[in-house]
Amino acid sequence: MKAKLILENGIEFEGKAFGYLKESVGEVVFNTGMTGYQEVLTDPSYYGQIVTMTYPLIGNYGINLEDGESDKPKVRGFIVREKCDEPSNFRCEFSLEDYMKQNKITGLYGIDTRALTKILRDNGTMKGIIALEDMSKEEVKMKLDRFSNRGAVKEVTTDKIYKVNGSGKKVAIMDFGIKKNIVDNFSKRGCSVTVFPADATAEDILSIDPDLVFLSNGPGDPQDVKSGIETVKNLVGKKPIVGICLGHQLLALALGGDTAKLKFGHRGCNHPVKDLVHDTVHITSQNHGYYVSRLPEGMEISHVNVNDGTVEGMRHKTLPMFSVQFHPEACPGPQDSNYIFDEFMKYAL
Ligand SMILES: NC(=O)CC[C@H](N)C(=O)O
Repeated sequence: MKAKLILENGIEFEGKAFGYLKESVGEVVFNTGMTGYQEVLTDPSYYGQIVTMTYPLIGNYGINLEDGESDKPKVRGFIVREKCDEPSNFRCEFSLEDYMKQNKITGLYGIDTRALTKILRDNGTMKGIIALEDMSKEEVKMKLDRFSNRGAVKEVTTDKIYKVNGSGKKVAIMDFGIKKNIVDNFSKRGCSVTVFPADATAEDILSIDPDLVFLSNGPGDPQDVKSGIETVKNLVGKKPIVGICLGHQLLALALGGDTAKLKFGHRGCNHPVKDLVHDTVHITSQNHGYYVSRLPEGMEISHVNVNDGTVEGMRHKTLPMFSVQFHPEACPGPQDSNYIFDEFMKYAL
């Protein structure tokens, strides 16, 4: 079935629909990973986004039952150059297309994803529609104007508190759209983990007397997550706080720093980051559209992006607080930066 992607700036790409056949509106972003499409589809930080993969053939090893980063795919749409209908892998349970159909994810294939990526890179991230039928310019504008990703965190956070028992340090996680592998990394280190919904208050969190508070990744603009920022403010100085990605941005905002939007974001598995504390460089997995544009007072830069010089990590000079913008759980991606979880554990009481 014919379908097209219509971008906010009027450019159109005609290809074919796959997966679930329904019109879809979202923010169009590109990911440069060669593998890891299952983790991309299920990463809650992509909620509200139509993801286009720069690697030209996607789906080769299918989808399995273990590698999802959450219970189901969270992307708004998925665009590939070529989809593989005959996946081959001993862990494969479904083809990419069947999985997308079952989970109602709209796909578009057969377009020049490199040309699309160049447009996003030159003009910046923009909204778009995967359309299954022709529509007027006015209709496109109306649909794009109506789209907003404001309440994204509410859509992906847990609705109730849950625990993953362990015999070690007590970690309170604020779930803004957490990836399963982050919880697993704390569990692997023996932690007793309690996961709280995004709107938990500081009192809720302090009631379990945690040794460490962790602020998770999540979708959307950090400045929209008002209650999260408020809770973090009320935890500062009371408990050690660490965070990843959205969690890092929220920590910066809670302490009086600022965030801004990157032109086209960092999404992929090969982003070089320099650790200024250990004087090492790591290849990291990343997925973010915003960054910390002004460091809060008292914080110093611990990590920096080698490609564009943006802040990739910060730590407080006197208080136990440390956070990173990249993804040390590395799913998908290289495991160079997994040591960050050991660094986090050093902050636990
Ligand atoms: N992975 C994340 O936590 C992303 C954080 C935020 N939504 C951003 O795009 O910058």
